[in-house]
Amino acid sequence: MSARPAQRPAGGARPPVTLPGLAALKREGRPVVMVTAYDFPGARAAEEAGVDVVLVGDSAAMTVLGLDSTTGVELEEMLVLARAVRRGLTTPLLVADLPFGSYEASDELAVTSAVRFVKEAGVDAVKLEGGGPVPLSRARAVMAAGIPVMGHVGLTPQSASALGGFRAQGRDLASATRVLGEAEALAAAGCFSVVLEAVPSQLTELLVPRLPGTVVIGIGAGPAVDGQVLVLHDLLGMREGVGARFVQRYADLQQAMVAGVRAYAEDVRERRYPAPQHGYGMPAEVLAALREQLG
Ligand SMILES: Nc1nc(=O)c2c([nH]1)NC[C@@H]1CN(c3ccc(C(=O)N[C@@H](CCC(=O)O)C(=O)O)cc3)CN21
Ligand SMILES: CC(C)C(=O)C(=O)O
Repeated sequence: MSARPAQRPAGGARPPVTLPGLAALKREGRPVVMVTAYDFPGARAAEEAGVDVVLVGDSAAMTVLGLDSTTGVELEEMLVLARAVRRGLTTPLLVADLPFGSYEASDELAVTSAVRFVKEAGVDAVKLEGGGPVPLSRARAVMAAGIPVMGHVGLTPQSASALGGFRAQGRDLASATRVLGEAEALAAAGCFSVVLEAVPSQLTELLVPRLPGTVVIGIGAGPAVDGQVLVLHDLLGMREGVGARFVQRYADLQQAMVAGVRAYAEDVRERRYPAPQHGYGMPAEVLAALREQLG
């Protein structure tokens, strides 16, 4: 059950983004643009806007499922979202998060979960959190199965409880050393890319030159990265509140959605909707026959 459409893009279309293509962007010093998406319209927006990488993030737990952390989203739910996103994309590289609980217990479980994303949702790569011994082993196992892995260090939301909440990492020597070591280990293990989340910009400046062959994608990591990622609902303002300090809003869709639904509600209550053009008609003779039948 593949979710990926078989057809190639039409002539003249942008070629699909590949791992070598991303590596080339880094070498050429051209910033990689990454955004999350969780459904078909989000994917279409990312496709048409020309982004390079789309992430079906486990932030879906919060943005689309309304949970207060990322740990509650199920693998099956992530697969539903990833399939919908896949159907909307032809060009960007598609990455899916291995959700909490789908890879920690064993290398075998990590491979099984990653393979499901490839077979059932047609993703190009998976992302998993952490760079300690356990996530490193899982990343190696998934890569050994032929599935590219994107690492994720710094603020790793699946372990927010252990980190003391959604807090920036790498601000003291021990934490900075850990972030550096984990990123280097993931790069050495062969991750094509690493997400660096909520760390001091100065740490990023020290870290990125040490990862010459790995595409470092920042979120709240400052400008000295190879690319940036933001959560779609944050950048579009499709949420209540602004969010983390690294969020920049480019639209206010939540307000636009409320305004649209409110206008609809008023039209229904004032009997302005539906108007004649929204209705269906029937032939006069059918209507006459129906009236007669009813007496
Ligand atoms: N919608 C959304 N956007 C995200 O970027 C995101 C999620 N959800 N869910 C998973 C994680 C959680 N993230 C977060 C959430 C909150 C802060 C935050 O508010 N941080 C504060 C405190 C920083 C500190 O104490 O060090 C901030 O001011 O940025 C940061 C990252 C990033 N990820
Ligand atoms: C914020 C990005 C990097 C993420 O991991 C997610 O959306 O889940």
